[in-house]
Amino acid sequence: MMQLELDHIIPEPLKGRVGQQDSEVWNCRQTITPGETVFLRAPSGKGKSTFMHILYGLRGDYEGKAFWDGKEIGKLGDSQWAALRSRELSIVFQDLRLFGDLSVAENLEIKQSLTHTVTMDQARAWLQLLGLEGKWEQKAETLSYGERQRVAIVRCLLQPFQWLLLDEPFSHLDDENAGRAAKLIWQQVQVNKAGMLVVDLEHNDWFPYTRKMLL
Ligand SMILES: Nc1ncnc2c1ncn2[C@@H]1O[C@H](COP(=O)(O)OP(=O)(O)OP(=O)(O)O)[C@@H](O)[C@H]1O
Repeated sequence: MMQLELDHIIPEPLKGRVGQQDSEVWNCRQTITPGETVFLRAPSGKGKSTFMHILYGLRGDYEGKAFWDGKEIGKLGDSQWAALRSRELSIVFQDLRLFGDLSVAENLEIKQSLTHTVTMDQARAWLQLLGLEGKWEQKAETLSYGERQRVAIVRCLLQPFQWLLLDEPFSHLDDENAGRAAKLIWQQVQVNKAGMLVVDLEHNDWFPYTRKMLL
């Protein structure tokens, strides 16, 4: 099971600013154990997305060290990242990163075809559960942001994972839709016996968090 360890990481852009704040992430030692459900409150500009991108291996401009499962994140190679991202780590980016010129179905198929963890029928049923029946063939770029957010949520569930990384996942959803999405996500977190790291601007209680931290 994958443990996350942080050893005094400070992103380059935040250098100088870290230290004046009481962060429980930056420039700290932290161990986040498998299966934890961690909420990270991060006021705008404190490096919420930067943190998610570091954990997902998209940026290496930081001091200190972080480890997935004892392996230093900054030293993992492309094939190790590919394996991690297809089996261990799944993510909803703040900017979602759907393929705008592809349909909803195609966006989901790309993920589904990598691991065949769930069937496309299942993916479609989840999309319907989140109120997007009728959007299957529509190009992602023509959806509202809240609709795209729900597509990105379904997409993150179409692979196995030990950790789910969610960056403001419900920012454009009303409470009813956020509630439905949270229920679906939580079910699949339990199916996968996974942990979650949820970052958001303000506290929320969408999930039964085991720990709340400040970025
Ligand atoms: N590549 C970069 N070059 C320079 N500055 C950067 C870079 N990436 C991030 N920053 C700065 O680091 C800070 C944190 O950025 P980040 O995108 O992580 O913010 P955030 O906490 O996710 O904020 P928001 O909630 O507003 O999206 C910001 O001040 C941003 O301008």
